[in-house]
Amino acid sequence: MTTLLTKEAYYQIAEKLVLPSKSFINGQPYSAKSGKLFQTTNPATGEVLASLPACSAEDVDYAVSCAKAAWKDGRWSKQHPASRKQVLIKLAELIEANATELAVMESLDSGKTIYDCQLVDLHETVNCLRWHAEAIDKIYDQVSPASNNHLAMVVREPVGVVGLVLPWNFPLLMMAWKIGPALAAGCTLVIKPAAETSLTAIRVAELALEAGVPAGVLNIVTGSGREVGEPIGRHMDIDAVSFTGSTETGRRFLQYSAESNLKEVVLEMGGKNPCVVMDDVKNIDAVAQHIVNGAFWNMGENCSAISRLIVHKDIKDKLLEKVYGYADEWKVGDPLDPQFRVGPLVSKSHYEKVSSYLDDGKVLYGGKTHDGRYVEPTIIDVPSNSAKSAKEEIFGPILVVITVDSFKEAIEIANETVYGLAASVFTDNGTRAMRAARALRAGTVTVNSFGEGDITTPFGGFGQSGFGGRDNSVHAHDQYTQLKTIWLDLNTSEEEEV
Ligand SMILES: NC(=O)C1=CN([C@@H]2O[C@H](COP(=O)(O)OP(=O)(O)OC[C@H]3O[C@@H](n4cnc5c(N)ncnc54)[C@H](O)[C@@H]3O)[C@@H](O)[C@H]2O)C=CC1
Ligand code: BAL
Repeated sequence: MTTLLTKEAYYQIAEKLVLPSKSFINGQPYSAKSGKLFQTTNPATGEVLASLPACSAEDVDYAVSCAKAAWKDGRWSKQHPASRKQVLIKLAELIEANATELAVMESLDSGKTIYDCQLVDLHETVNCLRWHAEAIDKIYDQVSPASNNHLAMVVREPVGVVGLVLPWNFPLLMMAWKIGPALAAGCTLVIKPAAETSLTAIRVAELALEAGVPAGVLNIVTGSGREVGEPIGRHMDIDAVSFTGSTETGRRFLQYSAESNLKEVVLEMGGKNPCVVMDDVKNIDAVAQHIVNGAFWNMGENCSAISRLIVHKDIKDKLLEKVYGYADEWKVGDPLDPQFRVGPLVSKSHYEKVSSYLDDGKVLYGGKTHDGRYVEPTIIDVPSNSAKSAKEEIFGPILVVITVDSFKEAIEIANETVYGLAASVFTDNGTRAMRAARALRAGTVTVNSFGEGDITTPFGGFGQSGFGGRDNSVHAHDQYTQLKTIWLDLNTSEEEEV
């Protein structure tokens, strides 16, 4: 899984791939009741890859009724924790056994490079499911410090039927971030993959059934946000929704909840993530490498991507020279060829959006587009943090540079955003590093590196980047469970006092 093949080998696998053509409900392939279809295309070529059911509210109703039946009879939640653990481990193993095919399918459907799909997404997906599987029989409930005359237990129970609404930038991995803890908790699921990238979700649902996840527990409904996402958000029999995507759509889920059954809503949304570099850094090469990776990895289609480089004026030129050098290594091209680190953007409309920011500042590096699909890694200089490209989430390989005179100014500008997902700071001054880590308003702050932590650390945002819960770590289980207090009065029994 962690070794790359040749381009020719990936093309051979692609030719033989059997692509899903149906949704997956109650353990069966499923066509929309209306019979309608939509097409999913290969972002690298614009060619149609597959046609999938364009489901709507009536199909969501059916999926929810199956998930509810599975929830009510406890076919999953009431299994012994050790047994659910084995099933989830088996699912991780099956994904690992099919990793190369899944990586190719993901690359074809999303435009993500095979380099990333194979080495990052598939690897992390398997790791995530294994981690949550192992947690199932290691998380204990609590006994509260109530009086001697009472026994007060605080137990966690699965929340019930959960809607998972997924983005297109890490289709498989975001699915794993959510199904791992949701299945670990014992919930039953109605999953809506992004319309652009539904294929791997359907394949994983098939593998889940093979692993032993009972029919009806993990259901996939394909289609658009309006036709499938909204009915999930408004459904009276869905107890919670976990969403990853744009802030605009996240807002709608709050509205849907308020106007329906007040279901719990967890939102993981956009970012405009600052990277502060101070003039005291010594290993400029390492800093430059982190910046290039943080800004251009996954074509910048990453909610935690470095999108604002806030750099001290005394180090700016020296640092940028190094950044250009490392960016030169990120070649743009065919995503199925493992030599390329930058593929096409996910869709024509997203390409139009991203390329509209290219003339928002002075282009320092890159700036070109190719085939109406690819945007080169690009660095633009802007006069201040009020530039459009410094305020809005671009979600593409465009890094905006803002020059500052002091540490104080850098932190103030870093926090001048409605978002608060991730931030990074590079400095060789330990006190400064800790001050910055405390002062930066973001769910994840990395010091002298770029990253999102790992499966052991919670991931989520401050401000308009999200709220309601966290993905990853044991904290992710809070999204899919609710607390119950069981209070026993030991004085009212007939038993003699002892
Ligand atoms: N935080 C993140 O990881 C992501 C952020 N984005 C941001 O969002 C921008 C737009 O991308 P989109 O694909 O349009 O994101 P989106 O937020 O519209 O899509 C995310 C999910 O929500 C669903 N959805 C869309 N409209 C809906 C509605 N009205 N009701 C219910 N569900 C709905 C989509 O079908 C998809 O499954 C991107 O340019 C980027 O800035 C996009 C994807 C992921
Ligand atoms: N970087 C993983 C989370 C996201 O982009 O939505």
